Amino acid sequence: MSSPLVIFDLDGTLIDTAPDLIDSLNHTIAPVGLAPMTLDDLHHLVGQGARVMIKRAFELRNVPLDEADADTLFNNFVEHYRHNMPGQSQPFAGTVECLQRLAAADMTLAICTNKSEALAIPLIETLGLSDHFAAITGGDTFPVRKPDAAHIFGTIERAGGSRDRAVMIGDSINDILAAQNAGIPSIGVDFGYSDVPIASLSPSTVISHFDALTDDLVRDLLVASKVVS
Ligand SMILES: O=C(O)COP(=O)(O)O
Ligand SMILES: [Mg+2]
Repeated sequence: MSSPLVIFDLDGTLIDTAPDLIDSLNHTIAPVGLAPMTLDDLHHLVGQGARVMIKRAFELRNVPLDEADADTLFNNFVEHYRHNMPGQSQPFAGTVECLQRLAAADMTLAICTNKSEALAIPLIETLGLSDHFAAITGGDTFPVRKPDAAHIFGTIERAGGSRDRAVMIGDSINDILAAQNAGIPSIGVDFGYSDVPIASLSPSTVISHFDALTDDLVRDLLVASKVVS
């Protein structure tokens, strides 16, 4: 039997990236005259990667954006974000200890993010966290992304895990829906960037700190999901 696989979302779950996302977004939209976005705004913009984040920023300000301009702005965002990496981004409290604890309990770890691969992989690398993960998949790794179950299934396959021994942990509707679509248990964190209370999305459980993410909790969720299904 393969070891349990714990799949983490990135933005707003493993890493507090909000200051840098806002910084790069504002750098990107300032030249076209859009007023700066705040942390509050970000909660409505983030979740489907940078391209969608930029589009949603224009929608929020009721300003039209054509596809060609969207491409240019996306490229500008990526360049600024990559160049400033890791910026102020850092793991949430207790993250590293949690990764070490789960690994010591013979669990495999992976990241399934809607951030593009070209941003997610170097960010995890510059933060010195790459060695913890058997796989890192982004919003553009497969033809579909969260909340599509195939993003989770692809991540499980790359990490060498199995579908009936995997748990997803995340901060947003995309994570919880993706887990539900994939038929695996989910852990919602309430310290991320969701624009609705995470509990309202009906994850299997909610945690408020990584200290609560123990190997016992993962095993309990896996057992409970078999009893229910
Ligand atoms: O960058 C985004 O928009 C979402 O990224 P996440 O899936 O890691 O939360
Ligand atoms: Mg997230």
